[in-house]
Amino acid sequence: MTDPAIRADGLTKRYGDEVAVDSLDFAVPAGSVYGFLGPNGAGKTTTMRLLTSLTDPTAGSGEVAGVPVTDRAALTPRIGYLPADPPVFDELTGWEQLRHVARLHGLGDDEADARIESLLERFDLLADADRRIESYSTGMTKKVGVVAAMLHDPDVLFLDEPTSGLDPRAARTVRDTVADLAAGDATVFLSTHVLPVVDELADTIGVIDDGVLVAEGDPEDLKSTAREGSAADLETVFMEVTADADAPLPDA
Ligand SMILES: Nc1ncnc2c1ncn2[C@@H]1O[C@H](COP(=O)(O)OP(=O)(O)OP(=O)(O)O)[C@@H](O)[C@H]1O
Repeated sequence: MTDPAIRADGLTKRYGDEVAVDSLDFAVPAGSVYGFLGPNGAGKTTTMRLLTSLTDPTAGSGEVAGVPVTDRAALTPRIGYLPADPPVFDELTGWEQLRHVARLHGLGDDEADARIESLLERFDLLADADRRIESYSTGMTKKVGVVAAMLHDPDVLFLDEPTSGLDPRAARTVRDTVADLAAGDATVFLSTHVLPVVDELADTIGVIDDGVLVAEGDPEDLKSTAREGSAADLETVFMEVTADADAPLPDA
C-alpha cells in the first residue's frame, strides 16, 4: 500500500488555554479529494495552516507528501495553498503577481509564462492579465489565488473556500479542475461551507467541530449513518454531527 499523501497523528494546536485543533488523526490517500467541513471556528483553517507548515503543532505530528509538516523548506515545493483571502500585491498586474509566485517556486520564466497563460485562459482571466490587481473584483482576485496555488504543479493542494466569490462558470471550472487534478496523481484537501461542492468532489469527508474530528467517511456512508438513513443529505449529516450535545436538533 502506498503511503498516504496527508497524515495527521495526534495533531494539536493550542492558543493559550484555547485548543483550536485537538489531537487530529486522519490519513488521505494520494490522488483523492478530502472534503473538510466544520462550523465557524471549528479549527479548519488552523488545521490547514498546520499541514502547510504556516504554524507549528503544539503536540502530535503531520506529514504531507512524505515530508514532516515542521520541515517548511522541504514541504513548500510539494504543496499549494489557497487561503480564504489569497495574499496578492494590489499594485501588480495579475500576470506580474503570478510571475512573482512562479519565481518563488524556482520556475524558469518560459515555463512559468506557458503555465500562467494556460491557467489564466482556463479561468477566463487572460484578457485582464495586464491590469493591476487593485482594479480586480473579488472573484478575479480569487482566480489569481487559485492559479497561484497550482502554478508549480504541487503534489498536494490545500484549498480554503475555493469557489466563494466566483460566478457559476468560474466555480464550475474550479470544480472541474479539482476533479482533473485528483484524476491524476494530485491530492486535494478542500475546506468549504458549500456542501454540494464537497458532495460532488470528495472521496472522503471529515467533519471537525470544536477542534475534534467528529465524523469521517465517504459521502454516501456518512449519509446512511444519519437518523433519516440513506435519504439524508449532507446538510442533515452536518447538522447532526455538529449539534451541541445539550441542544435539540433542528426540526427534532
Ligand atoms: N492566531 C490565533 N490566536 C488565537 N486563537 C486563534 C488563532 N487562530 C485561530 N484561533 C482560534 O482557534 C479556533 C479555530 O479557528 P479556525 O480559524 O481554525 O476556525 P475555522 O474552522 O477555520 O473557522 P471559519 O469557518 O470561521 O473560517 C477559534 O476558536 C479561533 O478563535
